[in-house]
Amino acid sequence: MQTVVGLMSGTSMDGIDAALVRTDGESRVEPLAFVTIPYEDGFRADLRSCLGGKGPVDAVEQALTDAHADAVRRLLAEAGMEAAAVDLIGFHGHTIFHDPAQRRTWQIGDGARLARATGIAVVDDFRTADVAAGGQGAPLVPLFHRALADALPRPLAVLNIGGVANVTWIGEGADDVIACDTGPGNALVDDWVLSGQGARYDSGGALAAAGVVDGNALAALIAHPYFDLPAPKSLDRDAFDPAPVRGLSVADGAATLTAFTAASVARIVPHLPGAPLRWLVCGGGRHNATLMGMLADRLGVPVDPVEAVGWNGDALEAEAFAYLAVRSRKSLPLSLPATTGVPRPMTGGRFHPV
Ligand SMILES: Nc1ncnc2c1ncn2[C@@H]1O[C@H](COP(=O)(O)OP(=O)(O)OP(=O)(O)O)[C@@H](O)[C@H]1O
Ligand SMILES: CC(=O)N[C@H]1[C@@H]2OC[C@@H](O2)[C@@H](O)[C@@H]1O[C@H](C)C(=O)O
Repeated sequence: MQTVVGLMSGTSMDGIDAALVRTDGESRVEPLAFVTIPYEDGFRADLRSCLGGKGPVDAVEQALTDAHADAVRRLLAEAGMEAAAVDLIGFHGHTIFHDPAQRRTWQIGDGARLARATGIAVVDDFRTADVAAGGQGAPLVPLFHRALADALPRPLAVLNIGGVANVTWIGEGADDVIACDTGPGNALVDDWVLSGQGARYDSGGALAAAGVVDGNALAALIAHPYFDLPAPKSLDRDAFDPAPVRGLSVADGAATLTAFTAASVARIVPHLPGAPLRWLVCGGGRHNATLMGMLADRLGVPVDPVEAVGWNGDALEAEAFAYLAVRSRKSLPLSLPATTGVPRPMTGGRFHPV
């Protein structure tokens, strides 16, 4: 067992999730501590300006790395642990571009700088090897979900609703794992309420609950060809054009975009080998009661936050990158043909010693 920090800067750009776990990178995972460090509004705007990867990123990358070093210090203070007691950091960085068809995925974040700043060895660049080999490079959490779900009834779906939404389907057999990005998570709704109300997100889904879903707009959104593709498949944050909701009231637009997320999750079910008995939901979207209600209506089986089985739905992604960092050091696969479409089980990550 190793003591490992996992760091995730998600597509929502809300901040850094930092988790401390003890894990063997295989079947054992013991969460020890977790903190979220929100980005300041100015930095969030800097990060947004990097999306697409077309402009200069060096200054933002350095600031992002230094913010992660600070997050590690705060996590260790919270846990009452010295850096010397930590074996490794798994550093996801921030995705500014992702297009597996071009075999390009780009997470900014400087692992060598983070190792120097913290005195802890770092694994970063988790997605490049998978994409270079022809995989989607995402999602990478499925093997971690499988390790956690070992004793739960199957088929089981674990759904992460962040900026983008992704699902892990876990079947009966040990290697029965299928994964993909299902479609939008919260990003479209976040952008909509930001421009309509200046709010960062639709808290609790209250705005969507006050609106009416526009059936024509929803039909136009869900007609996107992405939803006809089987898994594995992955998305960039801004893959969907919200043009169909333009002109709707803020509440109706929020209701329609929220229904779009729920409908896109339901569209994955026919592509799965068996309908899940239950959906466990992690990521910030589980706090949106309107979205959770729409999911339960469309999926027709229990839809629960992952806390129902004792997991921390805010921490899972960060914990996953701690787990994957250990797998990288052991040269174990981070992805499988059925999770990213990579031709063979694939390890990955780049090591930066202290
Ligand atoms: N109380 C809440 N009510 C409604 N939505 C919420 C609430 N809290 C968080 N969210 C949503 O969750 C989002 C953040 O989710 P999360 O932190 O899981 O995303 P992420 O990790 O950045 O994204 P990804 O998983 O795509 O990388 C917010 O942007 C917001 O839309
Ligand atoms: C390219 C990229 O960074 N993708 C993220 C994003 O956020 C959610 C979804 O899209 C998922 O595919 C992935 O993150 C999670 C942690 C993953 O790789 O499993």
